[in-house]
Amino acid sequence: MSESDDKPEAEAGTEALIPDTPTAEDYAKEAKAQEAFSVDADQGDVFGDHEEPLALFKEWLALAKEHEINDPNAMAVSSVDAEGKPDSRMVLLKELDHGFTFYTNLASAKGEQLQRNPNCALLFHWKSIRRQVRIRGRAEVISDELADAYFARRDRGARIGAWASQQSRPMSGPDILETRVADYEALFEGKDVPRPDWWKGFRVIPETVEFWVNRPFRLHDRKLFRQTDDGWETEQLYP
Ligand SMILES: Cc1cc2nc3c(=O)[nH]c(=O)nc-3n(C[C@H](O)[C@H](O)[C@H](O)COP(=O)(O)O)c2cc1C
Ligand SMILES: Cc1ncc(COP(=O)(O)O)c(CN)c1O
Repeated sequence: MSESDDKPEAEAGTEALIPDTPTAEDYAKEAKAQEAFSVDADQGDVFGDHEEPLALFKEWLALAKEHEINDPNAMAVSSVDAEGKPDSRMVLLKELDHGFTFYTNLASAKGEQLQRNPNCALLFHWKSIRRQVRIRGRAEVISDELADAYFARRDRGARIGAWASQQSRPMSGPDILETRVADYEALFEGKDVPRPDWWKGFRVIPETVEFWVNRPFRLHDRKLFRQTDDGWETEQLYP
């Protein structure tokens, strides 16, 4: 019996959808097809000697921007609800200073969860360069000034959309969103569209940042930065 015969019978139809674990031949083939990013040796020194994680993050984001087909700044944000149950969704990173800022509706599920419990995690996964960055930390609501400045840069359509969408709440009918968009277009006709009070940003202040790069046979490289009273300490982790 060959090893692959040991596989439990797949749920009907899923076998064609979910790729099998790679063999040595698969890695060799991939190394050819995807030269730069298939193995760590090809990627060179991916961690550098940064003393804090944000500089390294910027390098990786710049590389992702060159290679991703869209939204290199997309990240999952995980929060917990009032019962302590985790919840995740994608958002777009919009500012990078001493934290990671994204914009959203404060009355959305994530908005309420993060205001109740700021402990959260962010996750970037860039398929094109086979890298992952995990961030754990605490979210703070950004200032009105910062939120105003970003809101003003958004297209008028997106600013109207922010007023029209009661993000995460049930919609009572199929045309209700279009109707609300039309109502707000009429309301703001000929005027600037101000930022709604509840449309703001969260800045996630990192406590740990882990950088991960793919290697063959799942022998990946991981480097963890941990914030301490005296700055950042680092360690390598088993894959
Ligand atoms: C790639 C991507 C980027 C997104 N960016 C944002 C964002 O920056 N802000 C936001 O409020 N929702 C964004 N969304 C929508 C959220 O994933 C989510 O559907 C919405 O915010 C409601 O989430 P909640 O009910 O957990 O609050 C994005 C979705 C995707 C797939
Ligand atoms: C609902 C929502 N709000 C905000 C954003 C942030 O991006 P932008 O400001 O570019 O619209 C997104 C991006 N997908 C979004 O879907």
